[in-house]
Amino acid sequence: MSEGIFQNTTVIAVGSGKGGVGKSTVTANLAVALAKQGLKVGIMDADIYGFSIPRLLGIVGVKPQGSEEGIIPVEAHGVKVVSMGSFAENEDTPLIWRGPVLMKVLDQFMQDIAWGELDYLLIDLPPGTGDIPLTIMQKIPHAKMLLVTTPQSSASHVAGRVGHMAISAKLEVIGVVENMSYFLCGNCDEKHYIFGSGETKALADDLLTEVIGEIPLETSVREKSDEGVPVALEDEHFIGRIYKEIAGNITNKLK
Ligand SMILES: Nc1ncnc2c1ncn2[C@@H]1O[C@H](COP(=O)(O)OP(=O)(O)OP(=O)(O)O)[C@@H](O)[C@H]1O
Repeated sequence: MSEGIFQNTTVIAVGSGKGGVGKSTVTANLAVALAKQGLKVGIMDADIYGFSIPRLLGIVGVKPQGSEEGIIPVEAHGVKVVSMGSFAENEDTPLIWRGPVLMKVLDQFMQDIAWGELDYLLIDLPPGTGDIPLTIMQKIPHAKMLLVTTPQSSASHVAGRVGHMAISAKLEVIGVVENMSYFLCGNCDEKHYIFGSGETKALADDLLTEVIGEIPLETSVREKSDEGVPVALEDEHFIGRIYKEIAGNITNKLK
């Protein structure tokens, strides 16, 4: 493992219990928001079977180049990215690999990449408590854990298992981001908590951490993601401001 880079880098593993709660969207937007603060930021997309970071950052089909120092990450919106998606033949071809091959790929992501100097490395974990999150927690014990959940108890309870797994591995859980928190109605300007409320706070309390941000359910988040242009790039967009605040909360907390 290239020890140097991990020693001088704040590593944040972004995890969730269930798929589809917006973990990759939060990872991509948070990385962009941190890079906008002038920080050197990388994303390791460890969701090896279910990678989506290349699409979210508009780099589908962009192949990383080799160098004497190792593979050079693809750069997107000021963020260095390594994803299985950049090596796959085709975005839609499924990767049918068993555990040992998966672990080899993960090792290569940690050893053979010329990350250069990084202030923050965000790791987009696959959902749940499988082999990959466990291996990363064991191999990068100074990593911090950031959980993403939606407000439903079905999501927060499973996220709780990932949080407890991190705690068992002695990782600090720096916070919980509640995604799709509420819907802002254009007609009445009121917040509608369509998926309920209170569960994320209970989850954070249980993990002795805090709710570090609440991101509404908002069409433009999905649209911008599909275009490969994260909404966090836009300071004037209200979601961009929320991500700026979350990035600020995190950097303050980890000073
Ligand atoms: N706040 C939001 N408002 C509207 N749509 C959102 C929001 N957050 C995420 N989405 C959309 O929800 C879908 C799932 O998001 P995403 O792929 O980030 O989830 P995930 O938790 O990483 O899933 P998986 O782990 O299964 O890959 C995407 O289409 C994304 O654009």
